[in-house]
Amino acid sequence: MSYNYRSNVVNSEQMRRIEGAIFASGMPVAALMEKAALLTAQQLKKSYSLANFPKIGVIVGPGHNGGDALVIARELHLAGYQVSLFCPIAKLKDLTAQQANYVKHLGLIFQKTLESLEDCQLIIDGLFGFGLERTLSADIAELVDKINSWQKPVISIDIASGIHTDTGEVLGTAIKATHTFCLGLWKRAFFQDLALPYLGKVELIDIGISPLDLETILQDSPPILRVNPDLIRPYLPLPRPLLTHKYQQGHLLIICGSRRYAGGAILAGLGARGSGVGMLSIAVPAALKSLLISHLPEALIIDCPETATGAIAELPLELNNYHVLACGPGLTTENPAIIEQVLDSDKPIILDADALNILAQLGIEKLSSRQNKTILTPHWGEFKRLFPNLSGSQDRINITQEASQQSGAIVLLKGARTIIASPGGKMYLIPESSSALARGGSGDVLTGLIGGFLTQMPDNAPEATALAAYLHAQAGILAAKERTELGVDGVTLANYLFAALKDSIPPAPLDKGGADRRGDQN
Ligand SMILES: NC(=O)C1=CN([C@@H]2O[C@H](COP(=O)(O)OP(=O)(O)OC[C@H]3O[C@@H](n4cnc5c(N)ncnc54)[C@H](O)[C@@H]3O)[C@@H](O)[C@H]2O)[C@H](O)CC1
Ligand SMILES: [K+]
Repeated sequence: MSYNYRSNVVNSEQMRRIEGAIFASGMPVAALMEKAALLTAQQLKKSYSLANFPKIGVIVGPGHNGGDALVIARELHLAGYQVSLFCPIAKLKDLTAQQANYVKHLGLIFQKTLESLEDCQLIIDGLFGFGLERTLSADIAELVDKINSWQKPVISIDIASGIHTDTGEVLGTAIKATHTFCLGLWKRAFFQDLALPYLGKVELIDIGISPLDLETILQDSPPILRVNPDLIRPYLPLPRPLLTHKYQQGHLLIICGSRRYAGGAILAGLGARGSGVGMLSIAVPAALKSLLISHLPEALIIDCPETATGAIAELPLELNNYHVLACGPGLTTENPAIIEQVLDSDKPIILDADALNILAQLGIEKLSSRQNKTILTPHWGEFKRLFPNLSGSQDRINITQEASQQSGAIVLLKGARTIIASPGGKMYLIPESSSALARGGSGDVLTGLIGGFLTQMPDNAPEATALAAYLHAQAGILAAKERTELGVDGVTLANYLFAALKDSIPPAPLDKGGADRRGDQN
């Protein structure tokens, strides 16, 4: 995907090194703090008006996170807010102590007890940022729990205090922010499921870090990128060439379904439909043929011999005649031979659901002899079966990366924040989703969608996977907005894919593709 440095997601060590490079080149530490905090204060004033939030409490920590909080406190005071401060730690870093002196000079008061802040309408949490290095002590944890018990809006500066910046783990306890302003660059914790309940609404404060400083530090590590429309737009198979025909738009084969799980096959087909793939074939047990035709009249339905219980018994097909194979939804684990046949093909494959459960039985070493790309799309349960050695860790970014290295496959770990890792080390993180997608059938739609995009962009498999995951999440968000989180079944989700494509990845203003498409219609 095209390089957009604001999309980079960093760990605390990288952030510290980037900061170090900026300071070493002449930027004063206090100036960067001033810039970050002023920009944050501006955003705060926009979202939390003086009229509605006249009294604000600010919790000040010992490091530069506390320093940021003091600059913000100063600005809010100067803007007319009534600001109360509370600092539970006596020893402050020098710059933070200087900021504290100045706000005292302005007449702001450090309260003796946290309780003095209880009548504030809003709390700002500047206790710890990416410098948090150990579990909160009992007295600090007690303060954090007390703030949480107030059930007030809490704005965290950089990260909710108590959350580990990289793993997203809760170090004892953590502030339950309603809104977090992440400073400079996205940190890993913002994509770790564990941390999400503590971050609230998240917003990046762009403090104008130069690509120069960023590249110096990040050049040796493969990028970890937060997916956004600008990043994926160049990969969309749009506009279509004027003279294309259906086979040039790719031929996807989905191998799926059983008498027991017929719906998964339909949903995978509907997901593929959402990609606009040129040709779609679906191999199912013979008994499902007419059902599939009735739902997907555009697809070629291949009826396979079936076992006594209604699973596919064999695939009487030359698999290498297709551009991409997607396999798994609704399959059952009855017949590992099918998966062996799919693994033996020379084509890119996507394995999901029971295909993953069979692969877990066969062992991921089976993938090492593959000549072409493999994409694995496990949810947490499937992931644990595939990679039992990694399942002890809660750091989903790290273990997805590890799983990809171990298996040589692109691994997509599903979750509230879906994570995609490629064997080269490059990662894509999906920034938002909807809990409406926590529902049987959502994953089947995703498998078909990945298959459809990969068929159209086989040279960019990680990007095809990220594009599909992003669009799938956006469709869930859009559908939930209109129908509530209870109203997004798999068929509905698939029906929202086109609206999501139009809404969430609109053509860039000067996108020649957009202009061409309008021209074609006239
Ligand atoms: N990155 C940027 O562009 C900018 C970031 N800023 C802010 O600076 C903080 C990071 O500051 P730092 O001083 O390194 O760390 P913290 O403020 O997070 O706190 C470290 C401080 O706390 C002590 N400590 C660590 N863990 C504990 C604990 N469990 N209990 C008690 N004390 C603890 C540690 O010893 C340090 O003294 C970043 O998040 C941003 O908010 C800059 O302002 C400018 C731009
Ligand atoms: K904080």
